[in-house]
Amino acid sequence: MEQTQISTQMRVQGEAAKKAAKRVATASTEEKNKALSLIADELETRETFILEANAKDLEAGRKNGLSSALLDRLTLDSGRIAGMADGCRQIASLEDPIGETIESWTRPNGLKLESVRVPLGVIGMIYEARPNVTADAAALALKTGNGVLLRGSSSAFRSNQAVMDAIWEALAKTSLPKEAVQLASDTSREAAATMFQMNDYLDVLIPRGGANLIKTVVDQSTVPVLETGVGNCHIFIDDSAVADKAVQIAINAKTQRPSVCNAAETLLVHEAWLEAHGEALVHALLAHGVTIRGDASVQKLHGDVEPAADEDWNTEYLDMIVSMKTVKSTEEAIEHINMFTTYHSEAILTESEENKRMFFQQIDAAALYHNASTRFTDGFEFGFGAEIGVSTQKLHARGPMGLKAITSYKYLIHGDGQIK
Ligand SMILES: NC(=O)C1=CN([C@@H]2O[C@H](COP(=O)(O)OP(=O)(O)OC[C@H]3O[C@@H](n4cnc5c(N)ncnc54)[C@H](OP(=O)(O)O)[C@@H]3O)[C@@H](O)[C@H]2O)C=CC1
Ligand SMILES: N[C@@H](CCC(=O)OP(=O)(O)O)C(=O)O
Repeated sequence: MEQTQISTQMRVQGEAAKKAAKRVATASTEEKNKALSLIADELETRETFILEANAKDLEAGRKNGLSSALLDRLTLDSGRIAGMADGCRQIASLEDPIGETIESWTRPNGLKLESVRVPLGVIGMIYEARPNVTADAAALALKTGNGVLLRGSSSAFRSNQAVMDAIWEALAKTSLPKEAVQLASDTSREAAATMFQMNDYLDVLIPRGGANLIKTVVDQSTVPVLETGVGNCHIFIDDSAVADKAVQIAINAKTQRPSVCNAAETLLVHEAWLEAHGEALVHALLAHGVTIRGDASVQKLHGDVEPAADEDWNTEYLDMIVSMKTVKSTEEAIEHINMFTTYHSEAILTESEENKRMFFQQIDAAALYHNASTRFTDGFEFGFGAEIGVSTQKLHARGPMGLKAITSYKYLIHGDGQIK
C-alpha cells in the first residue's frame, strides 16, 4: 500500500474511534460493566478459535526466527485466555472512576469547586507481541469511557484479530458502539508511524515495548506520549536476608516468566550473605536451568558460573540468564542500582528496617519491593484488573497503569451570581 493510503486508512480508524469514544464517555457504569462481562464470556467461548489463530502466529514466528522470549510472550493457552477473561471481570468489578469527585471545596466568595474525573478521549497504543494486551487495553479503555486505537505487533496480528473479533462480537450485543475499540488493520511500521502525528484523533499515545520503540515515539510523536519502559530489574540480598526466603524470591523473580519486563536480571549479594548462603543460591539457580554470569566471588562457588562482563550489568536478558555481583554494603548496592536502573522494579531482601528505609528512600523506580518478587509489578497483581503498560516515567502516571492512569479531570465550578 502507498504511504498516503496507509495514512488514510489509519485516519479512518482514528476518526471512527473518536466518534464512538464520545458515546462511551457518557455510558453508565452498568452499560460498561455489562460490556466487559460479555467480552469475558466471548473470549472464553472463542477459546479454540483464538488458539488456532495464535498457533498460526507462533508457526510464522518460529519460521521468522523469533527469540524464545518473544515466542513466550506471543503464546496463548487456556490459562492465559482465562487470565484475559478474569482481567475483564475484575475490571468490571472495580469502582467506575469516571464522574468521581476527586476534591471539592468552597471559596470565601461562595463559589463551590470540585474536580471530577473524566476520560482522556482516544488512546493510541503501539505494543509488543502479547495478544492478552489487546483485551487488557480494550477493557481498561471501555471502563474509563475512552476509545482506543490498537496497533499490536505484526507477529501477533492473527491472534490480536481473533481477540478483537471476540470483543466486537460482545460489543455488538450492547448499547456501546463497537467502533470505540479499533485494531489497526495495517500491520506495517509505516501505519504505526502515522499514529505519531494523529493529533486530530488521538489524545495520547502509549508505546509499549523496547527502548528503540520508545525512543522513536518520544522523538517523533506530536501526540502526547505516555512512556513505558524496559526492565533491567535488580534484587539486592542484604546480609540479614533470611536464606530460604531469599532463594525462593530470587528463583521466582528470575524463572517464573523470564520473558517479561518485571523479571529480575541482576542479583546483588552482600558478601557476608554470599559466604554463608551463596552456594545454596547458585545451586538452586543452576538446578532451575539458569545460566549465571558472576563476578570472581560468585564464580568461586561453582564451576558452571560464567564470568560477567561489564555489559552484563546493563543487559535485560528476558531469558534464563542472570548476572550476579557481590557488594560490601547496602550503600554499594544502591550505588550500583542507581547506575544501571531502568526505573522499573527494584527489590531489597533484608530483615533490617534501616536498610529497607535507605533503599526505599534512595532509589528512584516505579516499584520498590521489600522481601518480595519483582514479578508483582503487574496491573492484575496490583488489583487494577490489568495494566495498559508499566510506566517508567513520572508524568502523568507511574508503574502499572490501570483505570485512573488513563483518566484526566476537569473542574466544575458552581456559582450563585458571583462576579470578579
Ligand atoms: N514497561 C512495560 O510496560 C513494558 C516493557 N516492555 C519491554 O519491551 C521489550 C520487549 O518488547 P519487544 O517485543 O522487543 O518490542 P519492540 O519494541 O520490538 O516492539 C513493540 C511494538 O512496537 C513496534 N515497533 C517497534 N519499533 C517501532 C518503530 N520504530 N516504529 C513503529 N513501530 C515500532 C513493533 O512492531 P512490529 O513487531 O510489527 O515490528 C511492536 O508492535 C522488553 O525490553 C520489555 O521489557 C514490554 C512490554 C511492556
Ligand atoms: N503484565 C506483565 C508485566 C508487565 C508487562 O507487560 O511485561 P511485558 O511482558 O514485558 O510486556 C506480567 O507480569 O505479566
